[in-house]
Amino acid sequence: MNLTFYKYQGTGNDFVMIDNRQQVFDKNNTKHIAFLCDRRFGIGADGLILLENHDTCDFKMVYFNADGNESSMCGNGGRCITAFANFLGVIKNEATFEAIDGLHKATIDKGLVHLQMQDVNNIEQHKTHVFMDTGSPHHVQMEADLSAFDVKFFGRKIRQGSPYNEKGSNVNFVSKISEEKFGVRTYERGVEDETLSCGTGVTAVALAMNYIGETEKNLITLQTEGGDLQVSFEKADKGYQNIWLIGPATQVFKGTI
Ligand SMILES: N[C@@H](CCC[C@H](N)C(=O)O)C(=O)O
Repeated sequence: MNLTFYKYQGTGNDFVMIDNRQQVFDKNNTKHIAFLCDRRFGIGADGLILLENHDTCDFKMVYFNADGNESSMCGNGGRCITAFANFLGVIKNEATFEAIDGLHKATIDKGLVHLQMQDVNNIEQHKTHVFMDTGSPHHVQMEADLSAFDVKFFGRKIRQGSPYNEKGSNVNFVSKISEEKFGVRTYERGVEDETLSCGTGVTAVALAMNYIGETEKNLITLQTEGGDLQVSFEKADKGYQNIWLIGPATQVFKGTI
């Protein structure tokens, strides 16, 4: 049977999107999901997302990395599925949906999707980097010159090394452009490569830059290889709350496979 899919991208982080409200998709077939995400033999994407029915929320998001495994939260994917739900008529301009890390609110305003992220209460500051979980685990490390930096080589080394080991972490390299703007390049676990943008990654970068005193601002622009995202937040007792990831989310094409 042919499978209908949609392709979405949010600042170049791209996803195969499937309307699974009728439970048509086999979630346990890791090889098939990896095939659909393969850029040479399949459709090609950084991940695959299912939109499913939910008893009390507008919808449920199920996220798989390009390697075919279900993974933790995807921020750009959360913005893209909100645009997809709007396209399907499941929501108007506001949504509450469930993802693997809990409930998320989202709004669509002037072509941008605003996605509320979970509060962050545990931030580890180390000599060379900051580590936190923004729905997915993120290592944040400053580098002076991002343009010449080998993100794939060093990202993979950090992702596979101690203390992350087999479970791994996403790895973000950051350079300061100004008090309100930082450049970011991310190596993504489960894609095992640099992606053009990572939503939970830029969220971690914005919070980390505030946490270590690189900025006093609470609305920060993150310049990724795929375009600009914004993150706003409030300081809380132990960390940060009312965290929003803001940026475009675009349908690229529809197909059957
Ligand atoms: N691209 C995502 C992050 C997806 C999850 C990540 N690869 C992991 O397995 O931790 C984003 O936009 O947040």
